[in-house]
Amino acid sequence: MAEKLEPAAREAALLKLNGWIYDPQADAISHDFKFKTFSEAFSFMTRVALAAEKMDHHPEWSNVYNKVRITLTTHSAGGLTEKDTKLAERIDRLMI
Ligand SMILES: C[C@H](O)[C@H](O)[C@H]1CNC2=NC(N)=NC(=O)C2=N1
Repeated sequence: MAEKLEPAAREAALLKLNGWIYDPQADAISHDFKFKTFSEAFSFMTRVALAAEKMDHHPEWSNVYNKVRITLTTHSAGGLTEKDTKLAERIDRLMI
């Protein structure tokens, strides 16, 4: 089972990510994405869903028209783990 990241490991991982914000209360990272249209937002969500399923690690998220908010935390560990930072890296690459 994935272990919660220690502060030093978390900070190192956050440096490699693009625009993800750490929430200490939730021990989770979040990112607000904005697209031109609903179609672009939903297409992005589809790509994230397929990546998440492949990694067997799933986002908490919401969508309002052209905006997508993604929060990553590991439910089984009760906080942020390497699984979250790996999925965040994958999501960052989907944005390129
Ligand atoms: C059986 C399966 O591996 C687990 O239910 C996975 C699926 N996806 C998951 N996603 C997240 N974010 N946290 C989990 O603990 C988790 N557990």
